[in-house]
Amino acid sequence: MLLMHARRRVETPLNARIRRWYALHSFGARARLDLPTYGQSAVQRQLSDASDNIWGQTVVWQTLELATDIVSAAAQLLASVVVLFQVLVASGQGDGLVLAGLTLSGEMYYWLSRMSVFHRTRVWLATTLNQEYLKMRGWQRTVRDIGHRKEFVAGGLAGYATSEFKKAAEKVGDMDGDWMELEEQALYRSNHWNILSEPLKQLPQIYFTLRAAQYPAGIPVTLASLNLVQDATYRFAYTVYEIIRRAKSVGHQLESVKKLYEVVNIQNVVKDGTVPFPEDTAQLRSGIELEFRNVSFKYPDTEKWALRNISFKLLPGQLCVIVGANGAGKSTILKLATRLYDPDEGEIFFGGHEIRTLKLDDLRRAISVLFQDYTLFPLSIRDNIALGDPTQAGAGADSADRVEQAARLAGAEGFVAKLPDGMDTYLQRPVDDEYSGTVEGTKTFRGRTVSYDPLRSAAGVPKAGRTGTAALSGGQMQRLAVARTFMRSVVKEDDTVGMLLFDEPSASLDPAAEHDLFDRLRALRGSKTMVFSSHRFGNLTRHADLILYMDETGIVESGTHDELLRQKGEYARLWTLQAQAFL
Ligand SMILES: Nc1ncnc2c1ncn2[C@@H]1O[C@H](COP(=O)(O)OP(=O)(O)OP(=O)(O)O)[C@@H](O)[C@H]1O
Repeated sequence: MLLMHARRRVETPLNARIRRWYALHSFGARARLDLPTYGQSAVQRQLSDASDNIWGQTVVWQTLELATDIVSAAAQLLASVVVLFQVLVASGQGDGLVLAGLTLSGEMYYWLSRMSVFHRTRVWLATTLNQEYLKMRGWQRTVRDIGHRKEFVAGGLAGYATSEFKKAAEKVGDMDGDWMELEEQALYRSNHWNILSEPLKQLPQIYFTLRAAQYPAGIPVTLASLNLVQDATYRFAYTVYEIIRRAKSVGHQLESVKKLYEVVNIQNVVKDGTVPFPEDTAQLRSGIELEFRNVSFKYPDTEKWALRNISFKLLPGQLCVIVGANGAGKSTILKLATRLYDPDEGEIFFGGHEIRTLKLDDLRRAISVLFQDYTLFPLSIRDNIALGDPTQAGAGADSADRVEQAARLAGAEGFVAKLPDGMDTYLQRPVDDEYSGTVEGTKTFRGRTVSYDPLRSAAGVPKAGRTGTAALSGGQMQRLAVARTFMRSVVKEDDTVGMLLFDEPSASLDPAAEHDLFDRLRALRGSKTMVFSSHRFGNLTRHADLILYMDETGIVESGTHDELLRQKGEYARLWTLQAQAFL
């Protein structure tokens, strides 16, 4: 009792602290993982094994809880032993011992046979091979996950999905139990002692009746002591079982704690370097030299070369445009220049250093990059832009000014101002609102219609029918992403950035916005090295110091716009084609 009381008093605060510690620890452990490491299925499994919560409680807390449970179970066990000793041995009743033995055998058999199922199968795996079940669950997820909703609605999938789900559910029938249910069923089926355990439990009564019939005058033990013996014996057996089970459980819990530490120790595939960069920030004022020497690269777990034998050299402050067909490897060049991956063959030199020797933090600080498949985070627009300069994010009024400036220069100011919460609009609502059980629009018993609107406006929660997120167009989202990169290049004369990498920065922009963007970026020429990947010819390529024209075999033509036109190769052919389209 005391133990339980003490445990309850400390449970809530201790649990909260452990959870916070655990959440921070595992957040950090995840945050530090690089792209190829995070993509590994073994790492994903490790991460889910060490997930913060098991049924809402921390693993660490559960371990402590189990330890106290074992102590209290041991105390109970001691109490049962004392009672049994008093009734059976101290009173000198031989029949009592027989009764206790019979009761114990029945109970022990029940508990031990339950455990034996798991003993026989200590290493076990549970999976489902039922395709219909998988399909059913797959549809359920599709319809539940808000991330799929856009395509779901736009694709008019409601009718089709409903009939597919229904078909699959009918085929699965009653077999759609969850794991706990199946475990219980398997336990019952594989445990033939279930049939015998009830008669075994009745043995003491049978013995008592027979003895009473044999010696009606001298009933060996009173009915009261029979109950006492049975009760104490039952508790004794149960406690022994519980102790064994919980001791095993502690082992299992400790295993989970160990897994968290394993996550902390996962080695990144992309190893950090040791050389600081740059030695002198003045070095970056005119941009950074970049050279690829015979670089070949395959994405993890793929057989196909994404890049084969790529060589080029960019001098500080030069503007390079990579053009070519889909899948030629343009984005991959940018990913290798930022060391999201390392090449399988060849070398990359960054500012004259082999890129792998440089400290990763320094390298990434020296580059500002906008990927084609950029993501906007479930944060406010302001935070999304401010993140472009993590060193300054949230750094007061100066940062707020720069965020506004970046938004204006990227052409985002106009549409952001029209949003209900402006810069503070969330792009994705990170928290689900919870409502009480009373359904909106129904009548209360006083006849009033239930409405959550007053509560919503008091709490600043968006009105019904709105999702609480800003629905932005592709071009608008791209402008926000561009604004983010402007935080460290256009807006701030940042000496720490010497290279800008842009992967299709204008894909969703209209021609006027694209023109503005390129004008702005061209102004940085000479002070930053810039690499663009693009499908478009002309606007940027005409101004490039180096154009790399690629197909899936590698770089097939390189030079300036004029040089490539004179060569009359593929670049010249495609440029003429695109130019004619605008005539
Ligand atoms: N994450 C990835 N995993 C496996 N293969 C990939 C991955 N990303 C790209 N690839 C493959 O690498 C090759 C080069 O792709 P990359 O994205 O660099 O081409 P790209 O020239 O930028 O194409 P696009 O013009 O369509 O953007 C392609 O064959 C592509 O299928």
